[in-house]
Amino acid sequence: MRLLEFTSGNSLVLTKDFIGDDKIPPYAILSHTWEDGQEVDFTDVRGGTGQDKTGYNKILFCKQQAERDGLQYFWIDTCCIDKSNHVELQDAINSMFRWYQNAEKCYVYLSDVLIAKRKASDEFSECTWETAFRGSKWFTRGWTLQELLAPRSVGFFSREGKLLGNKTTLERQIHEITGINHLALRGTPLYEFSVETRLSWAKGRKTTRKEDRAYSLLGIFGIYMSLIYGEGEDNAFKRLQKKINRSTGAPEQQTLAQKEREDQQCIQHLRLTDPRDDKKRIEETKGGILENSYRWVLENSDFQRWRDEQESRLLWIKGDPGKGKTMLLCGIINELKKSMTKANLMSYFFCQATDSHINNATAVLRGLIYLLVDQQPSLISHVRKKHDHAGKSLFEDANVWVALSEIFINILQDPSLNSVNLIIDALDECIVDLPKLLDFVIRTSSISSHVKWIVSSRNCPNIEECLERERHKVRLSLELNTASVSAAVRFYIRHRVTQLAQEKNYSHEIQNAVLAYLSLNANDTFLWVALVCQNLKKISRWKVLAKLKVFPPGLNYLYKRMMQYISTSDDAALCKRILASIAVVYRPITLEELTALVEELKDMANDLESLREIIGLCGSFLTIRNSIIYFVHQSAQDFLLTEEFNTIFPSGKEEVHYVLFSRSLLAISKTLRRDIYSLHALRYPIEQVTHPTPDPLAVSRYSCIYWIDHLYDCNPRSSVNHRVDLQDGGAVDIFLRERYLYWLEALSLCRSMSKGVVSMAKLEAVTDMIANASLFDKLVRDARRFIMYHKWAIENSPLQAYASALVFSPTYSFIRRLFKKEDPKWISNKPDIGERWGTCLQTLEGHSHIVGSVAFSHDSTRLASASHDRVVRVWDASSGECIYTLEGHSDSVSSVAFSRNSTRLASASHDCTVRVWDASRGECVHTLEHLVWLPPEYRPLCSAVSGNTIGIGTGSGRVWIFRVQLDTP
Ligand SMILES: Nc1ncnc2c1ncn2[C@@H]1O[C@H](COP(=O)(O)OP(=O)(O)OP(=O)(O)O)[C@@H](O)[C@H]1O
Repeated sequence: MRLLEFTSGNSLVLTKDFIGDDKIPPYAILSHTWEDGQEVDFTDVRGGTGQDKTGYNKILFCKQQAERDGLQYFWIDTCCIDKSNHVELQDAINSMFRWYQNAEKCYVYLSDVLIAKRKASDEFSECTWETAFRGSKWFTRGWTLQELLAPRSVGFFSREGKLLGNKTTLERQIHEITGINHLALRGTPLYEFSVETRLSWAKGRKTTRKEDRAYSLLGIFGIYMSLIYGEGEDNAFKRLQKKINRSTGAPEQQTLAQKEREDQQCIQHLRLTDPRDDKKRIEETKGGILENSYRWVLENSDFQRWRDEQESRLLWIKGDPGKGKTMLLCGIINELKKSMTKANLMSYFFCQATDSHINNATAVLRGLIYLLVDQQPSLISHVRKKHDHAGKSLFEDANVWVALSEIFINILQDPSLNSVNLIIDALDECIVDLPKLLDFVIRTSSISSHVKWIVSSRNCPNIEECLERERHKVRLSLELNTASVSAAVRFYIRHRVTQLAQEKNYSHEIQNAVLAYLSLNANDTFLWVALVCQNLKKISRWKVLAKLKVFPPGLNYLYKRMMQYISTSDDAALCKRILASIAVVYRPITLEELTALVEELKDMANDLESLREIIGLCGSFLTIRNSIIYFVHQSAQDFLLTEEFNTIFPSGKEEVHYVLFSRSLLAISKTLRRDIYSLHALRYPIEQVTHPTPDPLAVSRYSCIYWIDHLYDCNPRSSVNHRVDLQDGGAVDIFLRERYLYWLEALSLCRSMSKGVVSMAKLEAVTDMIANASLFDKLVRDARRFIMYHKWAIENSPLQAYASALVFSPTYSFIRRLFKKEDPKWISNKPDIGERWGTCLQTLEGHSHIVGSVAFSHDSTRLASASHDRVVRVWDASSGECIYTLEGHSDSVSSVAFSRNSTRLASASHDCTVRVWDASRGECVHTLEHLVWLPPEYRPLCSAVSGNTIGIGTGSGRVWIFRVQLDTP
């Protein structure tokens, strides 16, 4: 290592090369960014040249600053290394981290940060350096990372050489700019940070030579490596990763690329939707966001309280339908983004009731975690901890909520996290597990002051009741901010009317009339304005003035008007049938699925364009997205189901269900056949099945899953007409006899076998209600036994419906006999199963060891099983689906029992603990650990629960009685 000094004659010279055990005198070191062609180099110093280069000023600065600090020597990378000597360069690069570490002082010279007043008159310009500091190129370069982290003392200087602050006084800003952990900036040894974290600090930094991106990290990982310029960035990183693995003991083959691939796979599995795309779609489909219609919120005192006060952690924005909550949240996200630094994170989610992908609590958590991980990749480690064991099923199995909430909490407690803003729109549209989600929001908003939530919803009493529990909440009601909302709506009206006027070439008179009418009648409701403008678009210019008055004020009046319009149109009957169908289906359906359900549309599966046109005729009640039909707004569906009930259900809702049932049955009777996806192999595993194109199930997928639900809801007991299908020779009888196995195969292909088991229970229930003791009854009962008994096999390999399911059914089984033609002919010796179904209804598969105890909940809806595999499983007793896997015991679980009101479940284990679980959430709420160590004969063998008392039988012959708070009030 050579140092620089100025001689008494003021010439710049290099010291001797300090090698081996040579004692190096105290020195200062410079950190800076290079300027092309203007740096003083090794040969300049040796030859006494370079004074005319701008880089010379940095040398002078360094000298003067070193003198001020009482240091004679200093080191600068541009001129202390002989770069023409490869051996020296290699040695220098591998030693540089240490040289920065050993320096008495490190001066960071920021050539792009000025502190001087631009004009003498400009008294505020002194304060402006911070913006330039935050934007300095120095923070974007590769080598400067180690120059920031290695030295103990780092001072930051402006171009004029003025001190701006040091690593301690500027810690907050540096952390925000670079995302580097505070502890790392304070000198915590770098090996204490994970490899991923350290790599994340280097992400996005640039170096002139590509390989240097890897070489500049050698010191940060404490690694020595030969330099091969020309090998390329990828190879340099591969070698670096190998070295890192060796130094951390990670397996050799675990290359960086492999880790990245695994991370990517985990992210792909986690991704259900990208909330950024949802936001974009919402803004686009709503015609773009208008800043002037949401910016009022930034001046709102409730919003400011949430933003500025540390203890205000939850902002709840509430308002009636169509008041602009969703767009307001889009606007808030945009604004928060503008003021965010690299160290802040923000994640958001838009719930939508009509889309099953994004209308449930687990989807919300998945979306929020996805965006957090995307912003800070090192957080993926929290997801991978679980994903590495479970794979994709982590996000699909019955325990997904438990797993996700645990991952989320770990993320929020990650020490590298600075402030996090979490935003959920439309809580009222989270249809599945809303209470769990609300509970989670409340719990996590008290985790730490750097976690802040914004949620929005309509004025719903159930949400109000839950959020009431949160003490640190701020409530922003749109109805209580009339002045701001009115002004926002007025701006929106002006904008939309100008647009309309341009598109339709309105005269001034028409434009003003529309403007006046909308302004007078909007009642602060954006949605009303949007719907009227949508309708006006369809009206010819010359009719506008006459038609304007037909749009009454108030959302419901407007919907009523739209309904009247439909009722008087030529296609009234068809439109009403479509609206009625869309209003009662159990999930949003595709255009193709609709053709199966509405008779008039039956030939239109290949003419989706015409179908779109027909949907367009249904007023503005419906909208199509990605070929799926939705209500334009939840309020539109609510309106039809209440105010216009008699119009769209003239013969009652049951009649519509009946039509949907009949059409569904017809559709599946026509389409279903053996091996519909041409899988051929009987053992073809379901996880490898993909939808073929064209998909033979595209039209009938909905019908296949829900036909029995529609039959059930049409209440066949009360209608003679509806009953005929449930008799010998009736439509259902024929279907079961001719298509039952094909239906089971299709259910498996639709990943809906559990649903099928529940549906068959429903079919048996309606058949029982009618009680005509016919052969049909027996067929239904047999078919139900068949699906229950063989669910697991068919669920995992759809074509097992024709192999193991048939072969392992009793010889007198109706289904076995009816489908004899499908029997695998190549099995000559069939197992002897007996003639009739035994008493075993179903086998629940999942435990990997002895099951020592099972217990029904007192309402018989659930069954719990405890096993030596250390877990308790909770099953849905009607479908046989595993709802929860309760993990936590560290030894065999010997027994389980439900509390009296079935809200709690107790499990006793050989690990000498009793755990109490919340039976509806699958979470451990209590662990009785005071049993200390016990010899095996004393350990719990079985348990029973009564009220708040648990009785435990032990191997020693004793029975213990515990009293705990079990039942929730
Ligand atoms: N800032 C805005 N810029 C542009 N359009 C807006 C804005 N605010 C509201 N709108 C319009 O108003 C309509 C209703 O707004 P939004 O969907 O946000 O209401 P909401 O309160 O979330 O309704 P709900 O609670 O019933 O779902 C939107 O479809 C959009 O057309």
